[in-house]
Amino acid sequence: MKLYRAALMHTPDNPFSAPGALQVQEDGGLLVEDGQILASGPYAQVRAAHPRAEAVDLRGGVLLPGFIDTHVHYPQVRVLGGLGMQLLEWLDRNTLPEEARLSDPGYARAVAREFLSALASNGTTTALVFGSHYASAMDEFFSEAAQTGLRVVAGQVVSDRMLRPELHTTPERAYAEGKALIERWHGVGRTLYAVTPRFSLSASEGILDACAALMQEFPDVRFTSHINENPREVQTVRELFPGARDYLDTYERAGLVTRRSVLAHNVHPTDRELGVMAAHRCTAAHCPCSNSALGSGLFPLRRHLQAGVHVSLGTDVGGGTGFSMLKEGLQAYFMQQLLGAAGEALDPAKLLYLATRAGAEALGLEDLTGDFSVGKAFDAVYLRPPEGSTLDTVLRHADSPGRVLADLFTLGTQQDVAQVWVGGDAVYRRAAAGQEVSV
Ligand SMILES: O=c1[nH]c(=O)c2nc[nH]c2[nH]1
Ligand SMILES: [Zn+2]
Repeated sequence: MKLYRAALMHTPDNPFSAPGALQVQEDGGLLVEDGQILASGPYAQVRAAHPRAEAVDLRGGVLLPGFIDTHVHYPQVRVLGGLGMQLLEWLDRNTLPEEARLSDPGYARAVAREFLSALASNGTTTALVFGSHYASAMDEFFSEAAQTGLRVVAGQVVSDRMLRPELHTTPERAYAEGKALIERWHGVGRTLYAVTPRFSLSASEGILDACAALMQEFPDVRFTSHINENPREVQTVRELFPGARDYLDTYERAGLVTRRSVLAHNVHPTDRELGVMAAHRCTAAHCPCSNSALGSGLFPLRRHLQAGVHVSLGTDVGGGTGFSMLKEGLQAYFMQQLLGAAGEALDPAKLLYLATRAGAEALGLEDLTGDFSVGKAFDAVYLRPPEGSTLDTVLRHADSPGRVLADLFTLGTQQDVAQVWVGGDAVYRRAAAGQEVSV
């Protein structure tokens, strides 16, 4: 039994509907046994009740629930930084050539290691991962993920048109490979499966029907895809599906819009689409760095909230700009500011919720992770800036917990992630000062 002593912050309630949702213990204690939180509260109180628990002293930094990234592409870690293009050109020139390289399982394994290590070192403990087009690359990914201990919800990406021939499959093969992957990996350790057509532009009705067949056969797997990201993409989808009412309808008609669905982007939704997403309790994964880098547009968060659509946050590596959910939160804040009166003011509690608990809800994992309530898994990130860094200086002068949290989102980076746990297991620990290798 371990007793973690730290400044703790979390959002077990939704700050978009419950003001005062940010819960703070400036000198808090979390009692953890077998990876689960058994007690929480002021340190002195938890200590008095459990005098024999082994102490882990994390004073000097801030302990947050592990971040939950609800949209991130495993095959794209090496092609981050492809600036200067919009979505369809970026796919053709920057991204799909790299995705084709994952046909080689050795290459795929190396990329999977780089990807998973980047998640952990940025404090992400759970991720909804857009996979590779190759089933063999997914086997590599899932077996590497099992070794890291991270929670991953991931699936093979399927498409049958308009990408590159070597990335295309058929509905029959998509179904057969998906079924085999689900049977091999779904529910194994901390791994879950997500059925993943790339987007309706590259997925015929036959592919979407094959996805629907998998969703019906395996009622616990998740679903993810892209939607309404870029005006040229939206127009092309309209032409490819002349009978569909809108982009969402291409998924809806196949029965793919449900509580288990997470649709990335949704920068250009219609009111009808928002109403249907809310009615089916499907999530929009907002990816503000990607929307900025690819010039996709300003996400209408306020319209989503008013329609009752659940929203979570994703880095969208490699359309995005890295794995940091702190940076993603800050960019979400910027974009709402830029929307002026149409924007939703994102205070620090909302940013923390979007980066943690909202993701757990999107994935149906809110009873397991996303906050520090008793009974949850101990999934946590310990942020402690290096001494003398700007964040260190600013935190020393922060005059409230809300300001501490705002400072972490404003200035925090991967360098500030000191330790990360999933289910009580340490999955990352920063090298001690002075041990960095200099070049
Ligand atoms: O941001 C995105 N990244 C992708 O890889 C992709 N594929 C289809 N649509 C996409 N959007
Ligand atoms: Zn994406």
